[in-house]
Amino acid sequence: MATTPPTAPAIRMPPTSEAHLVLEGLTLRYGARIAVAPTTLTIPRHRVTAIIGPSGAGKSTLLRALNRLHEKVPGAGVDGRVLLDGEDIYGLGVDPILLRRRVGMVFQQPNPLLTRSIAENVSIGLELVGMPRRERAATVEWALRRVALWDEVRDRLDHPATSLSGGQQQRLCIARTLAVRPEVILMDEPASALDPIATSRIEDLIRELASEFTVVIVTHNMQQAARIADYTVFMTPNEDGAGEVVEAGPTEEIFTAPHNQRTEDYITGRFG
Ligand SMILES: Nc1ncnc2c1ncn2[C@@H]1O[C@H](COP(=O)(O)OP(=O)(O)OP(=O)(O)O)[C@@H](O)[C@H]1O
Repeated sequence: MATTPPTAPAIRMPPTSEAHLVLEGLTLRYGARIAVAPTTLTIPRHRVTAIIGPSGAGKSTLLRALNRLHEKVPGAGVDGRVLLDGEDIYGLGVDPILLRRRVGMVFQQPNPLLTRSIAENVSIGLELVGMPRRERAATVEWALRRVALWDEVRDRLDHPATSLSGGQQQRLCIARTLAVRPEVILMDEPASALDPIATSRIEDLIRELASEFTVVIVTHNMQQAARIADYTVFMTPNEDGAGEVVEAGPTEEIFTAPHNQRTEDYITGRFG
């Protein structure tokens, strides 16, 4: 039963003291067009937070702003702040390359390096930071075990990454992200290109990762959000076409007792 007017955002995220990331008036543009209206939100540490909403709601744009990938689009603009453990990632002197090691990203399509072996795909980030070869091998094994791929590939680490199935390639890409020991992992529809069995393995993995990492995932799949996310953020375009957060809070509440009429309409399939 909706208890707030359709226009009032209903935000019930944990307090700043439990947050890993804090968005303060984060506003994102492509040229003159606002893609994400001012957004203030906490992202809790070592939890899975899902961002759901219809196409064009600004979900991916918001996600990509959390490790400064948004600014790579020519003409893209950012206002407001994103605090990572209290430090503004858009502050003067913050190196986006170093930031992206702390806040890693997994994309919709598995994107292994096609000319590199399985092991090299995991160790590429470690090579770039100058880690010695022996240490790299140990980290490759750790990361592949972490994504439950080690037993499947331990005898063919030098084979091309393209010899793996789509689901295995996506777990490999997650291992590559983990290898540089990020704190936060951003995932943009990480299972949407996969079959149901591979999807289920990725979902299990995401739940496991939350014991050690903060995970923020964009998904079109509401059942997936309900299965894996501790918190859910619902975004939708406003009357000007800019995406805005309508409601955010514990996943169970969002799906069983939303406070905002627009959330209820979306999760019951009345729009979107
Ligand atoms: N590179 C870009 N240049 C210009 N406009 C863009 C760009 N990427 C996205 N947009 C626009 O920004 C708005 C939000 O897009 P975004 O991809 O963030 O939404 P989304 O909620 O993730 O959508 P979907 O679920 O379809 O992926 C859309 O109107 C989109 O057309």
